[in-house]
Amino acid sequence: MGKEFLHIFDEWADQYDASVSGQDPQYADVFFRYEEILEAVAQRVHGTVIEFGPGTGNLTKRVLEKGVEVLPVEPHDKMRALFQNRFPQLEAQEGDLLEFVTPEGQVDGFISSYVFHHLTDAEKGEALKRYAELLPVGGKVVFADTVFSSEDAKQAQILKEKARGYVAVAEDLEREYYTTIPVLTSLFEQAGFGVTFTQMNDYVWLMDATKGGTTQ
Ligand SMILES: C[S@@+](CC[C@H](N)C(=O)[O-])C[C@H]1O[C@@H](n2cnc3c(N)ncnc32)[C@H](O)[C@@H]1O
Repeated sequence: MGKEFLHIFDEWADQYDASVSGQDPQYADVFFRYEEILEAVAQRVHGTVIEFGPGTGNLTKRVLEKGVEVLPVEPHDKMRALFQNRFPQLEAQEGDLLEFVTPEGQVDGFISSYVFHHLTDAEKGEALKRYAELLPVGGKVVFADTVFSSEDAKQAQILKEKARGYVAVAEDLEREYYTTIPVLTSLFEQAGFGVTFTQMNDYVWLMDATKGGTTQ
């Protein structure tokens, strides 16, 4: 589920790493401070984590460098092939944010970057409850993704992108399920997490959630 936008990666997969390095002007603000964003996720997890939508594996690389075990879940065939080519020692599972096979051992966290917006808000809530069931108390969900402080802020960003002719980004914001901090806070809390949000650029916020923790 949440796979209705997968076809976008048929074309994008081969150019994806050029986009994240800022070579696509329309997405330069989205990927501004990309490496710092990945590092911020990697610094917040330990043990064994499930990573959703690793794509070409840039976050995976950072997390592996911290000595964390990564169990990748990637639904897109081409992305999974690119990932597998880069990390032949890992086995990327064909699954998604909602449907994935759980390992037998303990999972200490769930991570992703630029992925969670593929779920509707209702699906996000469902997914967070599933993660909470699988985590020990203190277990983490650390996601980096485009989030807005409010619906008004989102609409203002869409208008800004249209005004400067960045139609692809504006259409992306209107098409996919980019949500707001108040909505996400409520979904995390309903699933039993405390969560903090840290803004990383004009688009991306870091969500750092702890099972049984307190929202700040
Ligand atoms: C924008 S890319 C992000 C790749 C990588 N995480 C990064 O930070 O560069 C989104 C990735 O999520 C995957 N994806 C799309 N829908 C998904 C879903 N429902 N569940 C898990 N992954 C999904 C795509 O195939 C793609 O690899």
